[in-house]
Amino acid sequence: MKFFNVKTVDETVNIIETHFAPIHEPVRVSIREAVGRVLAEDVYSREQVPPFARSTVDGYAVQAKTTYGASESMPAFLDITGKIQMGKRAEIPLLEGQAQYIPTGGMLPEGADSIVMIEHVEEVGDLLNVYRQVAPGENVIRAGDDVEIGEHVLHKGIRLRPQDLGLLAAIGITEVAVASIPVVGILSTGDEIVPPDKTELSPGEIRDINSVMIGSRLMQLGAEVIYGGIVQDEYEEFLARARALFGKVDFLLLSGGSSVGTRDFTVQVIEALGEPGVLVHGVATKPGKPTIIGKSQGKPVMGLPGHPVSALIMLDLLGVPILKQLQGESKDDFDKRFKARISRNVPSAVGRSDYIRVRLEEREDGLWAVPVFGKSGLVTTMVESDGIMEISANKEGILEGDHVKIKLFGKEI
Ligand SMILES: Nc1nc2c(c(=O)[nH]1)N[C@H]1C(S)=C(S)[C@@H](COP(=O)(O)OP(=O)(O)OC[C@H]3O[C@@H](n4cnc5c(N)ncnc54)[C@H](O)[C@@H]3O)O[C@H]1N2
Ligand code: MOO
Repeated sequence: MKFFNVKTVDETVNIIETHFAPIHEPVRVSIREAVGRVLAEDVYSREQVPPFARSTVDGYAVQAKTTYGASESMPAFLDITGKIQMGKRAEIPLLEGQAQYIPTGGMLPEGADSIVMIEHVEEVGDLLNVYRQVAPGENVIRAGDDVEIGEHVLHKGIRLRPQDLGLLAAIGITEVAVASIPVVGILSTGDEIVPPDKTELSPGEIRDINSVMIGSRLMQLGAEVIYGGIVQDEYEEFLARARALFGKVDFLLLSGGSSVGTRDFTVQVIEALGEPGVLVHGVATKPGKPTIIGKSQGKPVMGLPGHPVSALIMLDLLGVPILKQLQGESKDDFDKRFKARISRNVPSAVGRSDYIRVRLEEREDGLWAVPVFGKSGLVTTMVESDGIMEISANKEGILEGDHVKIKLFGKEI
């Protein structure tokens, strides 16, 4: 009898982390094209940012002590000795009792330690009436406040965000090493599966939901996708098509045929692609139990269950860690899912992790997660959901009002 030797999600993720690593050398790209890519080097700054002390407001550069006690009824009087030009060196040093006009972002003159905002002064010829006192450092960004020389600004393994690239621009680094874009292949199996563009379905036929869903999710995560089409449940043909696609990709995903039925050939195909073959067949989850993780010729192969809900959830749960490993992406230091309260009791079986589709509702007393129940063959249950929540393997269920952690769909990694 065929049976699954089921692993937990954590055990499977451990296996993924020990078996997979970047396949290709990093590539260097412009910071203008690096968003969403995984940084493949540590970045240190050779410069201070900003390189000089700057004003954060339009006003007058002063020495704070010369404004102490200044008020509407008792202004301080300072001599205006200059006007700082934007983008130019502040040429004239500032002495006690003096003020110089300075624009937002202008360079502080030597001797000045703060800026009085323009709203709090009045120019009377060469004299400045100051109606509000300022403290040293007020309205000033000092040299190096943002970045110091030698600072370790970005860590290898992060996925570059717009703000990370802005920081690189600030320190004059315009090219960085990033992980090469993983190329992922998708092959759908099933005698009943036909392409989505088939207008008239014959009895028993079903349109291929999984290819486009899996491909779209992987594209969202920055992968390049090659659609391998649909293959019948016939071992020789399946193997030939899988082998041809496998040669072109870094990661092969096979949809359907992952279970233990007589026409489920995915395991055999993965074994035939090369050593070591299947690493995991069966994960202690619902849905998604018949998931397969394999490795051949150093590359990952994943067999996703045919039911669309299971396929997408397992892709997120285990396919994404594979994609991360292929790019050398670091793991989050902490769980970034957010919490909501569950709107009703949800039973679960001990010994497996349950992933419940949920719709989020904002109520007066906070965020609530409303379960969207339905068989894992119903794709609309995913369309109606905002994300999934986990009931961990050691729990018999959760009670209405319990705080649960939600992972949103459609989120980048
Ligand atoms: N005796 C057992 N039978 C099944 C078990 C089990 O443990 N013992 N597990 C069930 C679970 S759970 C799932 S999930 C499915 C997974 O089966 P397969 O991965 O072998 O997938 P198929 O049999 O090929 O298809 C299942 C289902 O999904 C539909 N499907 C397949 N591919 C697509 C696609 N690309 N687009 C849309 N729909 C697709 C297919 O028509 C079937 O209805 O096994 C259970 N059986
Ligand atoms: O677990 Mo299957 O993956 O229920 O649909």
